[in-house]
Amino acid sequence: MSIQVKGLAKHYGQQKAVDEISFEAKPGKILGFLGPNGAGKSTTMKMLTGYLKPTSGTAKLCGFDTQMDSLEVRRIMGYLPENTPLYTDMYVQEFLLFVANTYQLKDAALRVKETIEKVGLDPEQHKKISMLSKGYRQRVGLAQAIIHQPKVLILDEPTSGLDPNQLTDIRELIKNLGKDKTVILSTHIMQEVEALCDEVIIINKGKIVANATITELKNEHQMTSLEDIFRKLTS
Ligand SMILES: Nc1ncnc2c1ncn2[C@@H]1O[C@H](COP(=O)(O)OP(=O)(O)OP(=O)(O)O)[C@@H](O)[C@H]1O
Repeated sequence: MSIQVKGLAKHYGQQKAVDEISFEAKPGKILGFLGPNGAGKSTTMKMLTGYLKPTSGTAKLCGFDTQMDSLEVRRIMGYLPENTPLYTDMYVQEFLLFVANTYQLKDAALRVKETIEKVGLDPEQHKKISMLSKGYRQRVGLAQAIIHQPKVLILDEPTSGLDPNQLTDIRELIKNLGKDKTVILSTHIMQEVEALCDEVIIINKGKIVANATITELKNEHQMTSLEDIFRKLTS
């Protein structure tokens, strides 16, 4: 298993933002992480990356504990946060070279070039990040998440705000990345889940209310629409 989560919880004062969740994810699969606003998706993802300390429980990526082995975790994991914080005063190439160097990658310049091609940033690569459209900024965010060829990819709403053309391109890219990595992605778009995800976790008020393949969910609830299942489980 490349993601192993056991009894993971995060409390903010009295509020249980994430309430003792456990799940696993396998390599070569894309896991959809769904839930209504405020359900605890981003909080869980931040704990998976090691950026946020859990109140209790553990999360391991490829056997490395996100709190105890944070350096190893950062090396094997790529993360696209919800509102990708980017150094907007930097140029695209300059920023990606900076990221490549922080990972001490051999052939950093070559990795930058290959990653720019992979995420389709070629036409915008000479621009400053502040000049880019939302979709292209999102591509820079994805580029920084994959430049070090991580085994585990954590994507928080990777396609939010993209136009239909960009959406198709980025989904295709994520699908390809999912072939040899473990990808966990959060989204509110059920179509996206159907198009991309092998398995789905639905979280509501900090607790997991479903963890299954899409087919299993549809069979179990005798419903063909994932939206209907989502509403049934979360309202
Ligand atoms: N730093 C914080 N301090 C206090 N409460 C917080 C903090 N961060 C998150 N929360 C609360 O924890 C709960 C879960 O938030 P989280 O951002 O994980 O939800 P989400 O499922 O990602 O939502 P969305 O779909 O709207 O992005 C929310 O009620 C939120 O207000």
